[in-house]
Amino acid sequence: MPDAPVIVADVPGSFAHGVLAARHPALIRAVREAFPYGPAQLRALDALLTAATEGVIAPLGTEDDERWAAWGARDQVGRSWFEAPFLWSESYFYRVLLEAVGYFGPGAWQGVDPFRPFKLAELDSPETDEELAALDRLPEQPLDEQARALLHGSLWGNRADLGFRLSATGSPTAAGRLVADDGEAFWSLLPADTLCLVADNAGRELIPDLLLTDHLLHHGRVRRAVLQVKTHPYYISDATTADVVDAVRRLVGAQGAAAGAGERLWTAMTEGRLQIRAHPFSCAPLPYAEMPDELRAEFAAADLTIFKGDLNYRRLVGDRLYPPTTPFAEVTAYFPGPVAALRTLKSDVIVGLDASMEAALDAAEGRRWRTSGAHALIQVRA
Ligand SMILES: O=P(O)(O)OC[C@H]1O[C@](O)(CO)[C@@H](O)[C@@H]1O
Repeated sequence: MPDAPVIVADVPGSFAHGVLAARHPALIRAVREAFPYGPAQLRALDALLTAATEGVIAPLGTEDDERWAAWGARDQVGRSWFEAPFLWSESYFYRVLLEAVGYFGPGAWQGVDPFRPFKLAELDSPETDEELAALDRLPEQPLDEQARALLHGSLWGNRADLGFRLSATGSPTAAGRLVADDGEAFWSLLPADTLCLVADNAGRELIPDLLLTDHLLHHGRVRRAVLQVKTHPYYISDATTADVVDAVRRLVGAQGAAAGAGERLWTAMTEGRLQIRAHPFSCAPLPYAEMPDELRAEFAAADLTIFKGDLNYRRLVGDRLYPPTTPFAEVTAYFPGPVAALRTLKSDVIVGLDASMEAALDAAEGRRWRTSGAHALIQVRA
């Protein structure tokens, strides 16, 4: 279904419209309050607030315009943010926000992540303490159950719900919230040599992603792992290399089993069995079907690639209004190797549902099930 309509944010009342009209202004205000920025940054943030809600897409006025031109900016400049493809305008919003706060410099604010206070608050939260403490109970379970719990911890970590999964392995309630579950197909792809995990959020999502990776490495289910992160702060909490370091240090500094996992991850990084990669395309406003050849080759070299989270799902399958029963294998046929998506549903895109599941969700919730984050999926194309 490659001709399914691309999602655009021009319909008031739609999810996409709400993101641009309400969430982005709220985010600008939160960033404004999180730092004692100087007048130049504050003016630029105010200008973005007006432009992103009432104005049109404009060039950055920096060297990066060239990169964005290659990513389609010529078609979008001069258009209302609401008329560009949702994925494009949402992604560009984050790039302009980074420009406004001086992230790319030159100057004193260069490299200062405007989302760092939010990320650190999550990493230091009592919820994270509880989730890490729950790890001490994991060895009481058979190894297969441990692996399943960690997979579901990583999945629900996309909604910051690791504690629930770790303390209630295989709970029928939680399993009932999976709208598609290719878990068996996932495990059938292991053991394998190389796992690639395309990370999503830092903090309470990255921690369970790292715990799953540690488990797979430690128990020989994979020989090496590559963690793909963002080159710069993006979509508020998306993980960068600095966030991986914070998360591993958080684990190392914890008690009990969490500290053991942290130390193994640290060693795996120093030995090259766990590598961090940050490709510029990680922050592109485009679907992965349009990835450059060298990134395609990296994915082709993996035996299994896991895409975490909602934004990565949108980019993996394409940010389009597909009929929900469109096969996952069909829209990921371009991908150069076995691929899995672990995602809680937080935007309109969905593929791979049974017709009966779609009907039941529509009957119970209208369209809300697509965006509420209450449902999740595991989808695999071997
Ligand atoms: O962190 P995740 O799971 O990628 O979710 C991010 C999602 O949030 C939104 O940015 C909306 O705020 C979606 O457009 C996006 O897909």
